[in-house]
Amino acid sequence: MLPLLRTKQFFPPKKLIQTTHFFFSTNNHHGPKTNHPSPPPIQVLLTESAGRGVFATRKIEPGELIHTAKPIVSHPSLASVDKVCYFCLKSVVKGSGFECREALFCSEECREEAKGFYEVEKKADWSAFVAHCRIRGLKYPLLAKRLACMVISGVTSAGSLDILQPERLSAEMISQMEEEFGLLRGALEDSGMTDEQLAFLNIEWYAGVLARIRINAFRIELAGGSYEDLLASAIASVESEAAVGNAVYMLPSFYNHDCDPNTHIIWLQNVEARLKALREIEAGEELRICYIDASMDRDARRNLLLNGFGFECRCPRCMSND
Ligand SMILES: C[S@@+](CC[C@H](N)C(=O)[O-])C[C@H]1O[C@@H](n2cnc3c(N)ncnc32)[C@H](O)[C@@H]1O
Repeated sequence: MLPLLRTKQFFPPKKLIQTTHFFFSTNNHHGPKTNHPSPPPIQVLLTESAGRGVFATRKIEPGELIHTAKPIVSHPSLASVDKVCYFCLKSVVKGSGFECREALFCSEECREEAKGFYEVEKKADWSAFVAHCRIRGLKYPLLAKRLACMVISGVTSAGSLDILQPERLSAEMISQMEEEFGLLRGALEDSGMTDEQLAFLNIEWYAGVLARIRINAFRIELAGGSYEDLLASAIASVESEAAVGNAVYMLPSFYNHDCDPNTHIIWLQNVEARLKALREIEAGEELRICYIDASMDRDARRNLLLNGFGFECRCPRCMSND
């Protein structure tokens, strides 16, 4: 969804309260020429009214690629699972990828990268868990399932999402998760995993992971890099199947929402996210992306943000009644 571009805004530089360092890749070329890429021109600080946020450490030019980010965890949507790479979500023309018995990979490299979680995942029978998700239209449990397999294989820790903001879950929401949690744990137990391997996998872990995924997951729509990709994504958007999957990232999760954003997040051919400046951004200004379709009117935007994302938007555009 394209954000609605409006007049340029200036934000007063904020007092630096807390700085957090993260690992991510960057393609910006403003630093001295060394073998190491220069860090992106941003830092994570506390905002006045929206928790943590991302701030510019120097002036950023319109159109500048601020940084790229690889996901902590990602998963194709159930509708795309036989069309995109099981690891990087790149479109795969059938027969051209490295097709295994169950999963499709676009390259040997992706198959290698997926080895950790996939070795665990393919030992289990996921039919009941997947059917449960398919019938209820659930997409986030698939991310939790992949994360659980990653933890078991040792490629990530059980607390890898802990730093992200969680949604406040009601007792009713947690009890609704119990069935899918039981199917997830049951599939892994039946595949021969030991109690020791599954020690982290309890309902508290599952609910904590889901609470973070629900606030921080991005729906991945590929913009494509070729004419064929553009055509495929145009057809998919007409058929409302534009999303190829979902993913959770570390740094992009700290970007707050604005109905008149100065930054946008895009995906070209795969799950690697690209954060780009939509206009000139001053040093000290907060970088914000738009979580929704900014062309909607104020009431519609605010309702969607409250009911779909759980917060009352306090962006300058909403505050000015626009
Ligand atoms: C993806 S997180 C963004 C990072 C978050 N501020 C943090 O501290 O981790 C989304 C959450 O940030 C807050 N937020 C983001 N944009 C906001 C806005 N425009 N107005 C008020 N709160 C906002 C809400 O609490 C929302 O649930």
